[in-house]
Amino acid sequence: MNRPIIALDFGTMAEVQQFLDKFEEPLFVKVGMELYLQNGPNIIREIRAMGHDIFLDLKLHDIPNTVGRAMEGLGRLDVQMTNVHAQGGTPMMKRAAESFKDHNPDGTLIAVTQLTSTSEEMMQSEQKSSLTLDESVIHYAQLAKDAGLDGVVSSPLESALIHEACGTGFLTVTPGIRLTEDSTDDQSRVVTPSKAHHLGSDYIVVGRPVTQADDPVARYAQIKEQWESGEE
Ligand SMILES: O=C(O)c1cc(=O)[nH]c(=O)n1[C@@H]1O[C@H](COP(=O)(O)O)[C@@H](O)[C@H]1O
Repeated sequence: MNRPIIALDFGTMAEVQQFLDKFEEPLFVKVGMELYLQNGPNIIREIRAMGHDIFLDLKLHDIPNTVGRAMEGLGRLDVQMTNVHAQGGTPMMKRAAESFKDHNPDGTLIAVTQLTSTSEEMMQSEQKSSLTLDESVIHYAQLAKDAGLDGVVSSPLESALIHEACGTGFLTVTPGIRLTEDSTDDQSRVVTPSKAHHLGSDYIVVGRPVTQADDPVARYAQIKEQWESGEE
């Protein structure tokens, strides 16, 4: 079972250091826009030097040439996983995959399908899509697979459908994890760690439930246990 990925949504290295110092084991952490854009690539080197694996989550979405060139830079960083937006299109994803894998052949490149903050109602009214949310996620997952990517980001609610459409080897990396499904924040498609296990997610991504807990180490252990066992 893959370790839960912890989203280090902090603004400074001091906060990251204070958080990571609490843990005795090497973690799989996610560095997103908040941390990377305020601290630059050095943050990656510092976290790698502490022994942690990194998902660099910058969700690139631009014309193919721009994303391809940016991915060359990200490919040179020592990260284990990174991502683009599938909505950037097939030529963009193909260029991203070529550029990233040229420099980091063992790295994992995934594409965001529909953000977990997007509800079906919002997708249909704002994106003017006539598809259901499941259909849209599967559509983008198939495009990402055909473009040569390793997997997608979605809610665990779509993991089984993605595996059915794209094969079990195609990775489902799933945020929107909460200890209870009645949580009311900016996430729309929310699932518990044990339900994500049963829905067949390959990875879960968890931020605030761990980073804002009174005891982050105990909360991480609780989430890891529920994720691995499938029990509440
Ligand atoms: O690509 C992502 O990681 C991502 C995609 C998505 O659809 N939804 C989503 O929440 N994320 C990220 O996953 C993390 C979830 O954090 P929490 O909502 O605090 O658990 C955040 O860092 C988001 O940027």
